[in-house]
Amino acid sequence: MKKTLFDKLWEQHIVTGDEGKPQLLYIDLHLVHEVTSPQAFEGLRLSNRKVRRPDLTFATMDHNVPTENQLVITDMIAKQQMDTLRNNCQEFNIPLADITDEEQGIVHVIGPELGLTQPGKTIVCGDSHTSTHGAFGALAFGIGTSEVEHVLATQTLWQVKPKSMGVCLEGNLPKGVYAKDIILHLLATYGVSMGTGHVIEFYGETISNMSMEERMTICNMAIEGGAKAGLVAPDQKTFEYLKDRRYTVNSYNERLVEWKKLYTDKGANFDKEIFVDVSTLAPYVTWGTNPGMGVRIDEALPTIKDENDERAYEYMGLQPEITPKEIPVQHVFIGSCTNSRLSDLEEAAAYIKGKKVNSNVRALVVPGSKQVRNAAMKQGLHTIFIEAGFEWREAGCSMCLAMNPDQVPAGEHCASTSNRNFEGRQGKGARTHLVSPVMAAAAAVHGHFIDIRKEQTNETVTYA
Ligand SMILES: CC(C)[C@H](C(=O)O)[C@@H](O)C(=O)O
Ligand code: SF4
Repeated sequence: MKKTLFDKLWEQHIVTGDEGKPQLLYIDLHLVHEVTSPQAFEGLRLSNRKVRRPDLTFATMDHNVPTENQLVITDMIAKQQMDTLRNNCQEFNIPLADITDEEQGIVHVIGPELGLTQPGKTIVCGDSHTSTHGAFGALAFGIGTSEVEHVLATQTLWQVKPKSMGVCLEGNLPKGVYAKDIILHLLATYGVSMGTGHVIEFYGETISNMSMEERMTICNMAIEGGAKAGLVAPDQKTFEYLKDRRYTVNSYNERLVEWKKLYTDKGANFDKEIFVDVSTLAPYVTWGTNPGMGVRIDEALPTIKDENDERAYEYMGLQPEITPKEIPVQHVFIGSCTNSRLSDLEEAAAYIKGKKVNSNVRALVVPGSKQVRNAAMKQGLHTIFIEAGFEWREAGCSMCLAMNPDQVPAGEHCASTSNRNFEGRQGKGARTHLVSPVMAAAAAVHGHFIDIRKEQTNETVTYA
């Protein structure tokens, strides 16, 4: 029988159970962060249990880490969550990327970076954007805190097999249009429920041509389309990326043989399929309060169709029919597990070089991990950002969500490279607009959105 990549991943991990009913899956990697793990560890203690496979578990601190100076923690709840994670990791013998460690960063950035994320693995984390790791051909999805406890105790998880969906992307991305715009386009066109109950495999010429970073951006936001997980079949780029990473270096050759078997068979069927030609896409900007409320930069904001639209317009302080260029921007956030990798910072820096942040704008660049930060500084990217007027921060989730000091004040607009624009996401009353890193950088310079396709960017950039 012809099988999809998802079928193969699923079958390889069934411990017990029949199709159509909950099946027990073996979990190959459990990532842990400070926000969704405290009660899970507490549960273990109460039932006198150990962590079954500390060696398949890895923890980091990211959500409430302050990014101005990671060591100055003024929020007592944040401090308590971080201390608790540190103590739990010690007690249960779990490796931890602590704030003083070189490995620290956003969980979905460090997993791939360290080579923990690998094709063929089942990966879970108490975090919805675990879908990011699917870019490597891993079956990766977010779980709730009670499931975190179950995985800690047993290294397994009960799941009913979701359906499969294929998203075929063909064509070359036009200049100024990025992976972020593809996923914002999909959400704007097919809605935030397009993938509900499905695991989405992204494939096609466009995906093959993409870097691992771009694939991660797309899989990261598969969850915003309601999908259980996002997937890309591993290929030569995946294998190259994983070569010489800390957790692959000793077993690379043996694993490679297995990784090469991970693809959707020719003729295998998806339960649902979408085809998109990306060559006609434009940069996207979200105007509303879910990631599907987005428009092309050259399009006007839509008319009000229902109460949701009405409420979104009211919250965002915007009116239908205006263009995204008319939206004033007071904050810019380049960061988050969607777009805080080295290539994201390189692209934004190439645009920013020699320009200045608008006097009405406060702009932050927050690398996704210490490794990204160090690599960027080696290239002198921090100098480009700082000279332009950006704040150059330390690694963490930062302004992606209001769980740390980096917040957007009520009523103000933020051009953000993150993945969610829900009410209050970046602070009470904050107004979030999701965009690509270069669109965010351009908004920082102009104080409003512009069509970056029409502006000359530095073609040949030499970093300081
Ligand atoms: C805090 C955490 C549980 C949450 C998630 O699950 O995604 C956060 O990372 C987010 O992006 O909203
Ligand atoms: S960067 Fe944002 S989306 Fe990603 S894990 Fe952190 S809070 Fe969640």
